[in-house]
Amino acid sequence: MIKTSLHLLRRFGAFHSYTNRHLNSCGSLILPRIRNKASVNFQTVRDFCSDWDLDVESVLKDNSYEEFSERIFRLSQHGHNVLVIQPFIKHQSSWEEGKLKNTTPELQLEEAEALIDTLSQWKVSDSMLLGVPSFNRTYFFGSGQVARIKEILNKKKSISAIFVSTNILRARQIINLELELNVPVFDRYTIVIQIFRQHANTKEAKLQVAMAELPYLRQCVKGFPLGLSDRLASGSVIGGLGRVLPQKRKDLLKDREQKLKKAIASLRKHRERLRSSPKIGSYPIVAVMGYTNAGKTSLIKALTGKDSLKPRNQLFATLDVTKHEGLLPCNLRVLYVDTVGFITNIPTDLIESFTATLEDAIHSDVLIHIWDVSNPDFLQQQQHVMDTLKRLEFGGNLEKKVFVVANKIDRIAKDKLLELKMQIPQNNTFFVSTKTGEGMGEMLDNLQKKIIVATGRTRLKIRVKTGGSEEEWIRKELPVVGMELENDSEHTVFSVIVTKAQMDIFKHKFLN
Ligand SMILES: Nc1nc2c(ncn2[C@@H]2O[C@H](COP(=O)(O)OP(=O)(O)OP(=O)(O)O)[C@@H](O)[C@H]2O)c(=O)[nH]1
Ligand SMILES: [Mg+2]
Repeated sequence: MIKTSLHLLRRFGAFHSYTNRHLNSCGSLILPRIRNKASVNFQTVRDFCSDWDLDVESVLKDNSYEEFSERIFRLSQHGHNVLVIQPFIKHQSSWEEGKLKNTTPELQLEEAEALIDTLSQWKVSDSMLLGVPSFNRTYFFGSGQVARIKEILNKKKSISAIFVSTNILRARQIINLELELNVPVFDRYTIVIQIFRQHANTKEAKLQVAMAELPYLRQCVKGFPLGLSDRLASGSVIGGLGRVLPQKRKDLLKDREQKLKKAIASLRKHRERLRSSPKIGSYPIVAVMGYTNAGKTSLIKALTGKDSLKPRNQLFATLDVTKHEGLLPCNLRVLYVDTVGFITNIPTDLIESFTATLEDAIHSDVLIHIWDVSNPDFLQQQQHVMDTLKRLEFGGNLEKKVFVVANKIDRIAKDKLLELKMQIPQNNTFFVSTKTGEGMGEMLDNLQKKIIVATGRTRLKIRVKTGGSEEEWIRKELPVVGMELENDSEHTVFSVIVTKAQMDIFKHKFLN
């Protein structure tokens, strides 16, 4: 047997050069299904849920904090009828030249409405674009615009809140607007926090959302104008800040931050341990990241067939970073990591609070960046995602790791799709619909190639004695792409995908 294996090694020369040549010359890696699949013994790893045993509820439970934060975030169990305002600077070239170059105020307004629609029991009652020459430090809007808003509120008495779709308003601006308009005023930060609170189900998510709240509260405490302190304490401003004194509020936030940081450090350690466990460490890891609602969960569901994954037409439906096992056409098992989505115009602290769980994605072998090409704003969205990923310590490796999936092609006209395909280089972008399945086969072929190369795996053929211990080992340890019984049935040639470490074990066990 040693002789046959050596013969094989000689015949194919260095494993890597054979494999690379083969992969390059091969249009598709999807080979006919192996004959004897049932007997291939895969390592089965089903449960990737963490058994992190920290009592997060007791870390989070703090009545004074709850009372204080609820006043600031104006959490409402009954929802609101909202006037959505998308502000923009009039006559300013920033929409064309600045960081928002690929979008328009109209598209931003649509997204602002989608944020409100995502909150259960909140409804968009009315919406408007509001162009201003510049943003006012005291009221955010100029007096003319405030008068216009008042007019709308007078006409539509059912409006119970205003959402100003800018990333963050100063405490002073919120207080002044609320005193003028007599309804609570929200910015993107506070709306996203409400969504996070509604969607956080697991203790990991709850903890990270709690962390995401702190920078906002801190800026409220800091920016709190002294002259208003008594009126706020007495609750004459909507919500008010309660009766907690400024120094006490600072201490409250400091204490909470310390507790949360400690818990998050424990979460990080736990995730790190899981990542390096032999159970998970042997899998290629494929992170799926992208703008919120782009189809990350849908893609993973399509690739794994996992029924428990529930894609939803909501922003930030997924807050937990979770792993899901999938099988590539070459029978290699991989873990797909579902992640929290990104969104423009929110302070970076918000998404960065999720880094403890996003580290699983940071340590991935391949990063699928999924775009929703049916969204007219997708260029701006994908740019924003790339900018955020760069900030999230993906470092210099990022461009090499990224594999782009342009999703939802079923929602765009054929000629528009052709136009897009001409505009976007297609060597690293694959157009698909996770809904209809169009383009998924070609995408998966290419994803598989990328995973094999990124994880230092190679594909090769091994000829062994039929039914011998080598065959047994191969079936147990390696993804088998195909196998052929030689005419005399004495030998079988296996096509397998291997890492260098696995090949070394094979050589050690059977060749010497
Ligand atoms: N028409 C169409 N709809 C799709 C496609 N892929 C996903 N969707 C829909 O888009 C919505 C969002 O899908 P998800 O998979 O939840 O998106 P996500 O990126 O995980 O979203 P978040 O977790 O909220 O960030 C759902 O209603 C999906 O059914 C597609 O290819 N075509
Ligand atoms: Mg999702």
